[in-house]
Amino acid sequence: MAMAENKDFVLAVQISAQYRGATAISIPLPSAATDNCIDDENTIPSRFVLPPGRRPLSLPNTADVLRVSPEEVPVIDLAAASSYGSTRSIFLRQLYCACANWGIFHVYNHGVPEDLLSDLGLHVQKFLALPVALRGAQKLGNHAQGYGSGFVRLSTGTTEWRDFLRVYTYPLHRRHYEAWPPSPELRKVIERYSDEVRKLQINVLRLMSESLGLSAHRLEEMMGEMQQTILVNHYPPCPRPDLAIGIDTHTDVGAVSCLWQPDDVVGLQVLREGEWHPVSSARGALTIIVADQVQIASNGIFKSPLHRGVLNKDKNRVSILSFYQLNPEQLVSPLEDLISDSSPPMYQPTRFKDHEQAAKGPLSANAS
Ligand SMILES: O=C(O)CCC(=O)C(=O)O
Ligand SMILES: [Fe+2]
Repeated sequence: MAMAENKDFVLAVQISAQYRGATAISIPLPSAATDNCIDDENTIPSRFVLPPGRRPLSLPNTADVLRVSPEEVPVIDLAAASSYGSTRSIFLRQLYCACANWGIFHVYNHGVPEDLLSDLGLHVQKFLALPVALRGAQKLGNHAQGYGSGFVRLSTGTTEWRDFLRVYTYPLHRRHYEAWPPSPELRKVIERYSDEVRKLQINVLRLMSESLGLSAHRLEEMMGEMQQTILVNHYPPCPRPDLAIGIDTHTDVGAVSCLWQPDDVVGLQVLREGEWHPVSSARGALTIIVADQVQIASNGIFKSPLHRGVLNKDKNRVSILSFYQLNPEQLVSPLEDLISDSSPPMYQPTRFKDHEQAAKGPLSANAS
């Protein structure tokens, strides 16, 4: 079937391409953001300064600035997934609307134990309190695990103001423990958390599939064997949050992401209908983000939203993500069940590794 000539779709791709072509992987160490490289409290090194049109808090009369709206993202109670009859139908409809209109929503009754979350928060905090040299700093490549800092976005050449811990947790053979932090408590809690949050992500994917009117396993079958990555982002206070960015505008490339914001510092923003919306940390909730492969499989019905992390002048912010990724060779295409003469396919079948590569843009020369 011919590709759809859909104006909204064309626009979304253009927006994405403008922000993408982007994620590069040159990582200067030690951490530029945590290093004492600020001589004057009002200046930051030029590598962190975004070009004027891309700054998060530019003056409101700048033409290219998008307004920040106070409207909050939807909230879904997953307890209703185990109900029956019309209560369950209403629940599935709510989930469908959250995925189709926002692509991001908070979930309660998510099944991840509260004490596990507080243990995770505690051990992450201990890890981030260590001097940089003891966090296991090393030069990270595109697919490496461990602690690193300062991603450079090729589209702007700007270094992001964050450091991070990234580990692969599933399948088990992808865990390269030599790159993980040495603390046995932190390792253990990451493993326990990854098991629990993985169950949640699979559950959400099944419910999304049902909400599209498909069998519960249809989306999962399209995604193939899951690959899970846990990412801890740490955004240190920044003296010029108007000039720098914690994580630049992007969509998540995998199937479904789950975010936990352990503290009350708001930094995540999501773009919806031309406006940035803050995503606060709802106490007791986790936040689900629809990622690109679900947008493709759902033929654009569900949205993988553009989002970014803005900075704070005097507070640290931490976000902990679990990414549901795919095997690099996995081919994803719009599900046939969702294709008809009136809904032609909006995407070509794409291998996950090619999609990931296209989202990153060309690798920089000094990337490892
Ligand atoms: O820090 C956040 O809240 C979001 C981070 C994020 O979007 C990502 O790591 O992909
Ligand atoms: Fe993201």
